[in-house]
Amino acid sequence: MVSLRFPFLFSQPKRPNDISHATTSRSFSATTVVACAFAAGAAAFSGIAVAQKTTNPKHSFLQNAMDLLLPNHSSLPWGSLSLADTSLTVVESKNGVSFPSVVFQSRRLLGMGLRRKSILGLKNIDVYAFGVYADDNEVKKVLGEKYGKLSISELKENKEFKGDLMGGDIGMTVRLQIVYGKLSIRSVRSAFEESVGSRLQKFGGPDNKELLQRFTSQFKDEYKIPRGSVIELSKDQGHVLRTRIDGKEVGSIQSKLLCRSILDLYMGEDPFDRQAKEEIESKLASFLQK
Ligand SMILES: CCCCCCCCCCCC(=O)O
Repeated sequence: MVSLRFPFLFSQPKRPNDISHATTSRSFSATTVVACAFAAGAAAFSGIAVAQKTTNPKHSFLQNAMDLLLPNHSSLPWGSLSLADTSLTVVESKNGVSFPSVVFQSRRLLGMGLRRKSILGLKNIDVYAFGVYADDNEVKKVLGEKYGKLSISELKENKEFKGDLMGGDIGMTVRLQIVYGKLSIRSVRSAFEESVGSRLQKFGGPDNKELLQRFTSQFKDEYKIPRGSVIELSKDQGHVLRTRIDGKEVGSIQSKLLCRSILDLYMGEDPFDRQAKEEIESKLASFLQK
């Protein structure tokens, strides 16, 4: 269950790297002010104070109000919406982390999840919350012809579609927001070594040590990763994986295999968060319905 966040009370401080955040802000500011006023009034009137994360969000009265006032909002995953006066963010339900609804001008939030990791097999810690983004126009351009006639449920059963989503030349971003407070850059490197390494092996065989090393060596000792840090892994045109830490680009590598391996962690057969993967797939399939 997630709480419905009302304007001004719960918006998070803006991070300087949220370029896209600011872009979103501009385009939504006028409507969000109206929507917030309407939504607050509607909730008070109807006694609805809490919105539950549901697969059919249209059951919510507030959601209906949002449908009227922000016609495009249904493209957002229904965590909880924080409609601050200057930005539109979505709150990840398990850890309360805010994600911008759009990054890099055109990449829309598909779904959010949580990465848990066990330490020495003793206890599980929440390491980071993540959001996965894609450019809906690129999804349509690359996959529309092949899959445009299939329904969402057909697409969700279609393995080839999933492979094409991860392997196609479609702009996507995975945004990791660190929630664990004691993370060293060494542990980030070794976690990537393990997770990305296993995927490189799965899709590309054993001869990809150098590629893995190029990727992990981007996370240099000098970088600090306190709680709240943001690591962005963006797949740009031509299968270029661009890595940013708190908005600063730390490297880029052109490799279809590496891009595919990164996406597989969040959308593949054995994802870190299965519920997030479902959300992501549904949203991607919905892009092809229009
Ligand atoms: C103490 C646990 C340290 C885990 C650090 C994970 C940091 C980012 C790694 C991203 C890839 C992954 O989740 O495996």
